[in-house]
Amino acid sequence: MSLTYEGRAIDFLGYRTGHIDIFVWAPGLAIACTLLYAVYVLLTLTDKPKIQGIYEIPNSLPIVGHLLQLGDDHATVCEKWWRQYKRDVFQIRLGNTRAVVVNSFDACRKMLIGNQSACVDRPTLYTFHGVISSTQGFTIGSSPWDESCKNKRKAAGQTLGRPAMRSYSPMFDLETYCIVRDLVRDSQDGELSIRPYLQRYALNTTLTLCYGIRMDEVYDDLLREVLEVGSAISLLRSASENYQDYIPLLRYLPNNEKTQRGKSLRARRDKYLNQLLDQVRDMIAKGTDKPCVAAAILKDEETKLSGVEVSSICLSLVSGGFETIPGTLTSCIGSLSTPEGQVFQDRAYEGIKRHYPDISQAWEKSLEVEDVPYVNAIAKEAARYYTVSAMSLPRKAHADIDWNGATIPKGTMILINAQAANHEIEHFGPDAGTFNPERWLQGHPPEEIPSTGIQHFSFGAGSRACSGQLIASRLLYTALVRLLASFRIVASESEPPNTDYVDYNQFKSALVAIPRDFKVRLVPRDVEVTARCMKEAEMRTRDAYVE
Ligand code: HEM
Repeated sequence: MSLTYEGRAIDFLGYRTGHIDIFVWAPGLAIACTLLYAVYVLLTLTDKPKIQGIYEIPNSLPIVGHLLQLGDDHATVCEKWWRQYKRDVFQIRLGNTRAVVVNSFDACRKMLIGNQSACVDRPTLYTFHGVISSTQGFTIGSSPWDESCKNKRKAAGQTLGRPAMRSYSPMFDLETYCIVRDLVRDSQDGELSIRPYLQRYALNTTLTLCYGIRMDEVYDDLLREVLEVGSAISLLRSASENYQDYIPLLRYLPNNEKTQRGKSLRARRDKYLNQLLDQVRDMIAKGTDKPCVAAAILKDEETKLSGVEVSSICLSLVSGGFETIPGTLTSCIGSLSTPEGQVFQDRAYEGIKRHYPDISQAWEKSLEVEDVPYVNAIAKEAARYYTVSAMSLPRKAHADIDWNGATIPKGTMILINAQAANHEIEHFGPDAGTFNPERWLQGHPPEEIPSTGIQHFSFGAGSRACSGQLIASRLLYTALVRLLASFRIVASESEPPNTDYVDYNQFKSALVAIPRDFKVRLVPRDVEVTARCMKEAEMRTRDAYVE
């Protein structure tokens, strides 16, 4: 090998090796440089060019961009970058995708509320949209903003809206009664893990709404299959678990494990969703169907929804609640079971008794109104503190967005760091990183501080905010009233809860947090009163059972 000097070739020891014409090597060198540059450009190419005027996090690599630096826990890393580079909004590269990350409370509010219609869209991902959703359609939360999405949101809005909620009392009654019933039975044997009971609660609620079907056993096979497949699919939506969405080359690898896994999960999901829908068709034919989304839509000939859209709405409701509700409630109970949390429990119990001296009234009224301030404060704090969907659901710019003079072009991915906004000291004060329901209360006896504007970002905000927010609040409230009125919940000494708002989550890469396992001891508040409340609920809900 040789270099050249004054038109002569020289080897590495500096000896001249003969004349080389400049016209021979110069074009070769130019081609090599151009090729190298082209390869570099190709490997750093993004769907949208770098946005002028918005800070880009340094040290991104060819092909992967910032994916490796982001690791599993995108919310925490982005929060750190916000503080380190002193920019609450910045741009990053997820492989070939450019994304704008919004971190502070004010910036999240400005993006989601101030630019409602400009960020109404959602991005599509190769594995989730191309492979997994090819049969049942996109869930509402993953649908791009089009006519079909609007129709689905409208149909879901009717099911999840305030007027419809009034007819759900028997369902809330039954499901929360079943939690207490089974906890009373199972806690006789000592400490227990509360999450499975809350998973059944959330899943039965949405299955009842969608199909008029519920499962009575906490470890029912179908129930566990729905939960297992749902969680596995949610993992495949995460950027850190699924690089092929952002690095297209990976899709063409032989034995593509992610695509195969996506297909197998899709088949398992199709099986149970079709089974549920067939059950509804069967019940309609026999005239035994219960009021539910699927039956209403299947029977309504005026509907503009296609078969895939019906499945997609049901899927949206089932997947909207099955991890978020148990995640929030389980971790909330973890915090309440600690020595500091027990003080909150006692105050909540006093608050319930102050409003309802007869506890069975508290049980019954919890189905209609959320009027015990202390319980509302616990539910709100649980949603804020344990931001179960730490990076919310990704958005996409539907139009150009003017961001302090910079233009975020239409089509750019927008990521909302709800975890960072929800724990911002500048907004929530120095105890932002502490679980403290009393931040939402004032006076003696405590009343809720009247809420103005966005309280936290756990349900998102604006045009694509959580459609299930009302029902989620009722689910959290009713369960909390009945649990706190029945038991004093005490953390296990050998398997205590992890109450760190980041580390409580055992799968940081998942779209929705899965709390680490822990156990609690349940000390009955008043055995006779609870037995009476359960008896009354059992009488009320006897007819609501659907086997
Ligand atoms: C504690 C419980 C829940 C939490 C923390 C939660 C959180 C969220 C978040 C962060 C979003 C994205 C919002 C945005 O982009 O601004 C969302 C969307 C959504 N959620 Fe929830 N959710 C919960 C319960 C539920 C329930 C029970 C249902 C249905 C029964 C539901 C149905 C939906 C739907 C359909 C969307 C998609 C909205 C759209 O894209 O237009 N959620 N949720």
